[in-house]
Amino acid sequence: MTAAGPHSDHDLVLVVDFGAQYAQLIARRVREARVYSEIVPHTMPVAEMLAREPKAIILSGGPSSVYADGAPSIDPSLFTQGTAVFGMCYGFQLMAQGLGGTVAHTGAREYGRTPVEVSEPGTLLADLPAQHNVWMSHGDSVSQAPDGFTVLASTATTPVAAFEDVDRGLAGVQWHPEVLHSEHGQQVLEHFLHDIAGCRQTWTMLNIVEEQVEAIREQIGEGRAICALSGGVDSAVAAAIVQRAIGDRLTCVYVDHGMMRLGETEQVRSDFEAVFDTLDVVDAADQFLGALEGVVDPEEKRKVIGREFIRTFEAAEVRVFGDLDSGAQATAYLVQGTLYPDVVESGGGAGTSNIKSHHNVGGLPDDLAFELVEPLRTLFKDEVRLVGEQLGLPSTMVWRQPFPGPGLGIRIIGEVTRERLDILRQADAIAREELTRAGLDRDIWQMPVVLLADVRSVGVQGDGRTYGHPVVIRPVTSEDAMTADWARLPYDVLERISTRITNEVAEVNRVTLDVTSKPPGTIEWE
Ligand SMILES: Nc1ncnc2c1ncn2[C@@H]1O[C@H](COP(=O)(O)OP(=O)(O)OP(=O)(O)O)[C@@H](O)[C@H]1O
Ligand SMILES: O=c1[nH]c(=O)c2[nH+]cn([C@@H]3O[C@H](COP(=O)(O)O)[C@@H](O)[C@H]3O)c2[nH]1
Ligand SMILES: NC(=O)CC[C@H](N)C(=O)O
Ligand SMILES: [Mg+2]
Repeated sequence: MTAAGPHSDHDLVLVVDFGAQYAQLIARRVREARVYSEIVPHTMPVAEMLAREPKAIILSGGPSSVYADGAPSIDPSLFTQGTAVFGMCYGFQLMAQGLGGTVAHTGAREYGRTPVEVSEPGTLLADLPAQHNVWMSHGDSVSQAPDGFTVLASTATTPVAAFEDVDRGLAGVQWHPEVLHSEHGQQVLEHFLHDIAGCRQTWTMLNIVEEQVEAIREQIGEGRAICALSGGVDSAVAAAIVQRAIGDRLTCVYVDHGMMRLGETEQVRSDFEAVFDTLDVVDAADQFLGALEGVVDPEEKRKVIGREFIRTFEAAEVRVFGDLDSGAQATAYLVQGTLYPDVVESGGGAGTSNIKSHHNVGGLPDDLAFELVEPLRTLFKDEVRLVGEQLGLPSTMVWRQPFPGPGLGIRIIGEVTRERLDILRQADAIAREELTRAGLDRDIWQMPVVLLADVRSVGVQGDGRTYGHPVVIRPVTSEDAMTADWARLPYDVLERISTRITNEVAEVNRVTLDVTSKPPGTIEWE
């Protein structure tokens, strides 16, 4: 890898993750400031960080106390290497401590919306109102700023809430400028990136397409590739980029694994044949459902599905291009629409734990015979949608709600069977139809319907007793699926969904609503 990794023409900002809830959000906000960013774990040695020649480094928040035994730390030499550093919350406290200031548990805890008073705007807080509200979440405070720093702001209980030493390129804030609840948060971040660190604003979606087309031409050369095309926006955009790079040497393969939604395969076929030259539709329901027999553990389901996907692509590769051993081509290339959050959540990102194995990352088999082509691997979904618009893809494709690769399989709690899939497919179709009818498709990020297949409850319908299954509907709003909130759907829409599902799907006698945000819940139940 070159200095700046996959995007070497751009200034790089490293976000050092100290166990923050919001490290991904920080990385996104940096990119919104048109500067490329990546997340790295706090365990990465400073020398290794600097070897990547970052233009700036951001230290995230984190749950520990900087003065506690064994608390995650950072070698203070980082602050004297000439690389600009910005600390947020825990990162702010680390910077203070590392440079000779003091951090203490003052008893002054601040959580949530907090008014700050800007006493001296300096460069970091230039043009901000003297009083505004920010989002705080801390129990420790910087009681004394290190020598050479100017204190810029305070709150009622925190005398040192922001500081900077512009000559050394160092700055920090006690609050969380990355969350939307912090007024002017993006402006603060941009003052640091553009005015203190001097990062160039080159990260635009137009660049990405051109760079990726170049990189893919280099990777695949004169070879051929297949693209795992799901009907979702990620793989559609990935396919469109690769098609630009290698033209008709790309074949798209859509797998119907028997866990797709009602009418989905027909719809994908008709939508995509209009845009992509070749679409190979594979009916692999028997294969997948056979492999899933008796499997109830969510991670095992994901691993089985990931493995069967790859087996299906291997078979498709042979069918499309001939046996690789015949010498037609040395390497088999598989294009996937993998995004940065898939990588991060599968534990492939920096310093993050494995929450669930996305079938296309953590769920891949060890004996993978393909070389992967993943042009979107460093992007967030909103960036992918911009790229899709840039490429001129139809807006129905670009704005389609996400649907997970393992499909309805991870929305049946319990074993996946054909009967259960049929029940869930009907309930899901009704819920989606009503959401569309209410004109809410663009307001809702996605709305899984989950079948609690091993649970039964007593009901009454037509004066008779029923003993059926509950379904859960889980409408959420989100910016990038890394965090989400439960969507406040209007009661009349919920009522229509509930009435229709219990009337029209015989096996379901109860509809429940999931009102959990992420965290602590994830969007999918498995
Ligand atoms: N049924 C399928 N057939 C072929 N490839 C698939 C299928 N489902 C998923 N994939 C592959 O796995 C990748 C990850 O799936 P994922 O659902 O995250 O992305 P997507 O379907 O392209 O977009 P979205 O997240 O909006 O649904 C896809 O980009 C695609 O390459
Ligand atoms: O392609 C995918 N393969 C998977 O294995 C997978 N698991 C979850 N998802 C989707 O990812 C987003 C975040 O989901 P969670 O909050 O459940 O982790 C949501 O948009 C989920 O629908 C997946 N997509
Ligand atoms: N959100 C944070 O980074 C908190 C930092 C530290 N744990 C505190 O309580 O002050
Ligand atoms: Mg999908």
